Amino acid sequence: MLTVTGLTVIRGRGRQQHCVRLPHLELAAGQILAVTGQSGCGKSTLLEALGLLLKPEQVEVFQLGQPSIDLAALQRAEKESQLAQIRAQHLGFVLQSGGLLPYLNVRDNIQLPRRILGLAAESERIEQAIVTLNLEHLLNKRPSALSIGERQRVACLRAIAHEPQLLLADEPTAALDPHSARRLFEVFLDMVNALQLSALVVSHDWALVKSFNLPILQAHSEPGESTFALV
Ligand SMILES: Nc1ncnc2c1ncn2[C@@H]1O[C@H](COP(=O)(O)OP(=O)(O)OP(=O)(O)O)[C@@H](O)[C@H]1O
Repeated sequence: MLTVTGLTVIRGRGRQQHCVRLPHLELAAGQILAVTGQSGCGKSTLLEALGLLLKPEQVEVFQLGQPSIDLAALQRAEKESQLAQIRAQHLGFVLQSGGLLPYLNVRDNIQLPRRILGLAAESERIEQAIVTLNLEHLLNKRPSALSIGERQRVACLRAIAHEPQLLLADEPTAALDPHSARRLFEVFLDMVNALQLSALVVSHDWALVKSFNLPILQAHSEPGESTFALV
């Protein structure tokens, strides 16, 4: 469960400044939203702000979970170590860069967030997702030995391995063929449903988003400013 009201994030300065606004968003547990908008409108910026990687200029309500954690209050009080702990425990990220650790093999990369949190490394759900995403034959390989699409599938699985409350995925299917992209969305939907997490997934793939009938958070852009709203 995620509730955000009156969020403003500012990127850059002067004439380069870009202001990203999210007037209101309520995302229930078990709900997945697609985030769309033209290049440069602030989709990654929005995800970074919701992922506690960027401090917003302003936010009235910013709550996560049930019972809810008041993230806005923690940000106002600059409780950085608590925010870092929440990020590690409750948030899962798929960044555009992938971000796998090069010196760990695929299995260790997937299990790392669980180990950091002291959870059992093995999980039946994750083993099932490894099969669905056709990653079994890659488990002992290092990321450098994988294709970009394979790395992306591993990064997606790692993002949900520790069963976060909120999944933030930035174009997770960009490097995938249509079949793999579908499988990945299916895994996300299964996980979102099984774990009752909330998810925001940036995607340019309209056909894919529509075929899963996902609600859409779209940016309306003007020069120097974008506002995100459900359509
Ligand atoms: N680190 C930064 N410092 C200053 N400005 C930035 C920074 N990162 C992004 N911006 C600017 O903020 C605006 C939003 O960028 P952002 O990357 O969030 O857009 P996006 O919608 O994710 O774009 P794309 O679809 O091309 O990935 C752009 O004008 C961009 O130039």
